[in-house]
Amino acid sequence: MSRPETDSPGAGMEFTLEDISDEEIMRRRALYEPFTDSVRDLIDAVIRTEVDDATVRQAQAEIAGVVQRLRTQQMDGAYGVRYTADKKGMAWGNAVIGLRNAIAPPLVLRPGDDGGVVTDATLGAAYEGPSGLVHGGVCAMLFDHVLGEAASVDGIPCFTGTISVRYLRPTPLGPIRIDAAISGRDGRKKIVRGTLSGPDGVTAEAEGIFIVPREFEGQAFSSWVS
Ligand SMILES: CCCCC/C=C\C/C=C\C/C=C\C/C=C\CCCC(=O)SCCNC(=O)CCNC(=O)[C@H](O)C(C)(C)COP(=O)(O)OP(=O)(O)OC[C@H]1O[C@@H](n2cnc3c(N)ncnc32)[C@H](O)[C@@H]1OP(=O)(O)O
Repeated sequence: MSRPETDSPGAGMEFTLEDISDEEIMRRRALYEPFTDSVRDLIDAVIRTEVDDATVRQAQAEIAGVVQRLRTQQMDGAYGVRYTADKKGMAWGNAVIGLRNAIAPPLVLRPGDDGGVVTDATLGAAYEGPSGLVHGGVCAMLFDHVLGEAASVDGIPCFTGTISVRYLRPTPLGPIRIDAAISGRDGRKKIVRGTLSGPDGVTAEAEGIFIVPREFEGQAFSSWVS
C-alpha cells in the first residue's frame, strides 16, 4: 500500500494525513475491530491451550498460511499516527489504544469527573508477570499512555519526559481501571498523576512530567478515533 501524505511537525513525531470520511472510518473500524479481536483471542488461546502436539502443529501451519496471505499486500513500516482533515487522530497501530494492534488491550479512554481521563479494561493471560498478576512493565506502559492522554486533554499532544510508578500491591489479572489528571503546569511541562485500580482498590500510582514539543505549542488537535 502506498503511504498517504506525511507531515513531520518535529520532535520525531510523524503524523500522516489520510483524508477519509466518517463513513470510511466506520467501514474500516467495522472490518478491523473484530479482525483484531480474533487475533487477541488467538494470543490468549495460544497461551492457555492444552490440546495435543499434533493439533498444535496443525494450528501453526494454518496460522502460517493466514500470515502468508496477509503479507501479499502490506504497508511499508509501522501504521503510524494518522489523522483526518478535521484532525481526528487514528492511532490504530498504537501499543495501548490501537484498534488494529492485537497487543493493545485496547484501552478506550473517556473524560473523568476531574477534567482528567479514565479507562476500564480487562487484562487477561497475555499481560501476566508474577503468577496471576499483571506484569509491572504492562502497568507502566498503560500509565504512560493514560497519563499522556490526560496531559493532552486540551488537544496538544505531549511527550513523556519522566514517569515514575509506585507499585503499592500486586494487581490481579482481570478488570482494571486507570484514572489520571493534570496536577500542575509549568510552561510546556505538565505534571500528571494517576492511579491503577483492581477490584479491591488502588494497586499502583504514577506521576509523570509530560512536555509539549516546542513545535506543537499553540496547536490544538481533535481526539482519537478508537
Ligand atoms: C497533526 C494531527 C495530529 C492528530 C492527533 C490527534 C489527536 C491527539 C490528541 C491528544 C492525544 C495525544 C497524545 C498523547 C497520548 C499518549 C502519550 C504517549 C506518551 C509517549 O509514549 S511519548 C514517547 C516517549 N517519550 C519520548 O520519546 C520523549 C523523548 N524526548 C523528547 O522528545 C524531548 O526530550 C522532550 C520533548 C521530552 C523535551 O525536549 P525539549 O527540547 O522540548 O526540552 P527542553 O530542553 O526545551 O526542556 C523544556 C523543559 O522540560 C524539562 N525537561 C526536558 N526533558 C525532560 C525530561 N525528560 N523529563 C523531565 N523534564 C524534562 C526541562 O528541564 C525544561 O524545564 P524548564 O523549562 O523548567 O527548565
